Amino acid sequence: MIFLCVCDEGNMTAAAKKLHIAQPSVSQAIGELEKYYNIRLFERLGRKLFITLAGEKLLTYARYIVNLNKEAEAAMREIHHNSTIQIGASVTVGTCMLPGIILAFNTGKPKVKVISLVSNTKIIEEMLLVDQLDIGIIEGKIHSPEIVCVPFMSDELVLVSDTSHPLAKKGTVELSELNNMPFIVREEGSGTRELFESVMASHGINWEVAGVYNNAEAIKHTVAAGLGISVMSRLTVQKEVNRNELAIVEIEGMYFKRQFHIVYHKQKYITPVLNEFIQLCNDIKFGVIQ
Ligand SMILES: O=S([O-])[O-]
Repeated sequence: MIFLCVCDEGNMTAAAKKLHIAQPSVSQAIGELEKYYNIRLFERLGRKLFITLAGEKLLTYARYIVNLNKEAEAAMREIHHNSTIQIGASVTVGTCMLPGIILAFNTGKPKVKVISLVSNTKIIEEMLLVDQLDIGIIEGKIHSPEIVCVPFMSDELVLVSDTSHPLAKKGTVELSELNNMPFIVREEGSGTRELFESVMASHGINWEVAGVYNNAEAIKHTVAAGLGISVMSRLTVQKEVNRNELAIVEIEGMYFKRQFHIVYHKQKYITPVLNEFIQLCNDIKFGVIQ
């Protein structure tokens, strides 16, 4: 900058004035540059400065570097308003909440591109660890200490059956009635599956696998067809229950409570856009946005 300013102003005193520094500091800086390149950049004839051929050459590079720097600054500033955010959600969150969250987030941000992915908790965790996702909202447990988990909303799983199932007719069942029942379950790696298995095991209930599906829609159709029962998020089945296509069966003394979490790598750089997304999730959590 000092070299450029001396070239533009034509002398060191004017450059010092423009840069608000002392004139000896300007001559020292130019002297150091000449020492560094081991060549004269200016001839000092009388009280006048004349740029040398070497000085001209350096000036070309200096202007190029300064312009490149300005371009880089502008491009980096633009990124904050014109960026891509990659969001992963586990199946319940992805099915029931993510579309609304993305819609709310997109409002007023035409230059921010959101790419979303719905999969099970384990896969979301793996993708966060290798930076294939910026952030996730998940329903299962995170196992890596590298991932930060911020509580989001709470949820519960409920037992569902088809409406003419003997359990549905009873409305409430005892734990022992579930023994050896055929269940349609989510795949390994799913938070829903993990919670289901651990609660069933903690009550000593055996169950049989009637089907393993990686999405809630397929499970609901299979249960409605009477091919098994399942334990799923209340959020996922509420519509079908209201339409009398599925029944929720209460289980005495057994609860499947859980918490959704916002998750990201602990070393992830939280860009302003990412921060806005986290803020939006907080607003949803605290009911500021319904
Ligand atoms: O999609 S889940 O249940 O992690």
